Amino acid sequence: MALPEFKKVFAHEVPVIDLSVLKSGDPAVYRDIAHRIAEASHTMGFFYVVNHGMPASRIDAMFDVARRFFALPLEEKMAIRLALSDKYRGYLPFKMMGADPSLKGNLHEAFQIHTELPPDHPAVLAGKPLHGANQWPASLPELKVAMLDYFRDMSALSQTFLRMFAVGLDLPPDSFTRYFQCPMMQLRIMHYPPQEPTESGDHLGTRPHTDSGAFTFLAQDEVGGLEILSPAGDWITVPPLRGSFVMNIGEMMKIWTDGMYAATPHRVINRYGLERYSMPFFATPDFDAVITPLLSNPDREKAAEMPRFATSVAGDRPITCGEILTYLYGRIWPSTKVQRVDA
Ligand SMILES: O=C(O)CCC(=O)C(=O)O
Ligand SMILES: [Fe+2]
Repeated sequence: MALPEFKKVFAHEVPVIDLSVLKSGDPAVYRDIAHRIAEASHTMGFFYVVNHGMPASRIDAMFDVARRFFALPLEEKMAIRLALSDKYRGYLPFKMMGADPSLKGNLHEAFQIHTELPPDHPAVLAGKPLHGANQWPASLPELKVAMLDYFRDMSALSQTFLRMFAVGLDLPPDSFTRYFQCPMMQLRIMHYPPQEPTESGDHLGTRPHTDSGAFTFLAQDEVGGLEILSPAGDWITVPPLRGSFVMNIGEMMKIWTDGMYAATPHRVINRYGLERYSMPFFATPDFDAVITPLLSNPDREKAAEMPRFATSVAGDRPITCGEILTYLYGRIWPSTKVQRVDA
């Protein structure tokens, strides 16, 4: 019995996009960066971004408050658990399952928020699924302040990237931003205890999956544990690079680009003997956005060869973001209706 095989790589084997050059304001430089992002999104579906404008000290401060949250007594975390919310917001305990019995429980605990909407927001008044307020821990008010600030700034950075993703495909710059008017953005903080090499590998920190939204910005601490399925078919590490975001393409961007951008499978195995913390921000469009190809990929068959996971979306008919999310969230996460802990 052993954990699954993997291949250790150096940080530079995953493309690094440095945004500091955008300060010049030169349109040619902007187009060049957009095309490099497009290239990385096409070949790997994963890349690091550095000098993105979010100071490393702010990311460190987020990890600090995240550690304090996970160190709270279990009863306090359970008082705001996902199973009390019909909007998939709150605390997710270890190995907690949704409705899909074929999945294995993950060896992480998490806390997650979506866009915070007041009770008098039109979408909330209309009873629109997944729209509303977040749950917050009573004894750690700093968490709410820090996460909402970070959420706002990451939403702004997402707009910058939406435009670059469009320009990189030679599409009009607002081709994606128009789907992000009241978007279903999500921010999670996650905690992964270390795993022994002799474990069976039945349960992993995060089981193999693809992300469902448009794209993800991941901040990871210095421990490591993220692994991605390389184009050559190896599970390779994505080592921590302080102050960077690891960015990856999700299912919705894959559909928009007709598979031109790769929604690359990834997983987390904390093989490193220390507690690991990470913080993904999922840039996800409006609930009613129809997700359908905006261009035609000449290499569509190749894109279809990637292995499929519970999170894969067929993309063979027009489907809304809300349909994708409600179907997926119901299978992977507990709700007021379904609560189950894996053995
Ligand atoms: O914790 C990580 O590094 C990645 C988490 C992840 O892939 C996810 O939540 O979708
Ligand atoms: Fe992911």
